[in-house]
Amino acid sequence: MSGTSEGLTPPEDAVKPVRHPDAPQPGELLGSHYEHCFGCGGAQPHGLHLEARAGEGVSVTAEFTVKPAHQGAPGLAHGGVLATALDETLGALSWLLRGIAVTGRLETDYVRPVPVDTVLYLDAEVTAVHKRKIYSRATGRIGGPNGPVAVRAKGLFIKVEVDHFTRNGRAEDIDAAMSDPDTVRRTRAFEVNP
Ligand SMILES: CCCCCCCC/C=C\CCCCCCCC(=O)SCCNC(=O)CCNC(=O)[C@H](O)C(C)(C)COP(=O)(O)OP(=O)(O)OC[C@H]1O[C@@H](n2cnc3c(N)ncnc32)[C@H](O)[C@@H]1OP(=O)(O)O
Repeated sequence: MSGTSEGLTPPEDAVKPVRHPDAPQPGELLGSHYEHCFGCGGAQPHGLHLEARAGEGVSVTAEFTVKPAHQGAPGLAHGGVLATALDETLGALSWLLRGIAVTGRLETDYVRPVPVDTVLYLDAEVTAVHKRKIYSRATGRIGGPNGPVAVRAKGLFIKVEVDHFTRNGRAEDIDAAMSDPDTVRRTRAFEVNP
């Protein structure tokens, strides 16, 4: 069973998403936006270490290998971890639009159990944009990029300014990210138009 709850259907006057002219090329690895991100950061020992690549249009693909630390039931991925993988993949679409957005709503369908050691092959695209609202969908497959669907999600992301993070984040983490001597990393963590 699957469906779409209120808030995930674009209004009539929503527009098609536009790929930013400076978006990464199709196939380009996007890299982590923040090393401590639970979804994609390299500095999170139990994080998902999800790797996303730019696709055509406003789309991305990503891979995530389920590790023993990601279990819910014995030998199976935790549903919240799978939702994180979908959320992170949808979040990576920001690189194609080159604007910052946060998840407002995320609806997940769990279609098949996902065992530990499985590679989850994800793809996501923006389907519509209405003012600050970005409508998107993602699919996670197992056994290969064209394998059976295990999870699906619809997302509503909301565009925000960089002060969303500086006003709301824990001060010590904001300070640490701001004072990172690696300018590329610093910019990635806080860019207004990544
Ligand atoms: C994460 C670090 C990123 C660093 C940046 C580096 C660059 C990034 C590059 C690439 C990788 C990115 C990877 C990210 C990781 C995955 C994403 C996450 O997990 S993000 C964390 C979870 N999400 C939150 O913590 C949001 C918490 N919520 C809020 O802060 C607010 O509620 C917010 C900003 C979402 C909206 O608040 P308002 O006051 O600014 O705006 P209002 O007026 O309430 O909403 C605007 C429109 O959106 C609709 N809306 C808002 N929330 C909705 C909802 N839940 N359902 C339906 N509609 C909703 C409203 O009805 C309104 O629509 P109408 O303009 O009137 O048509």
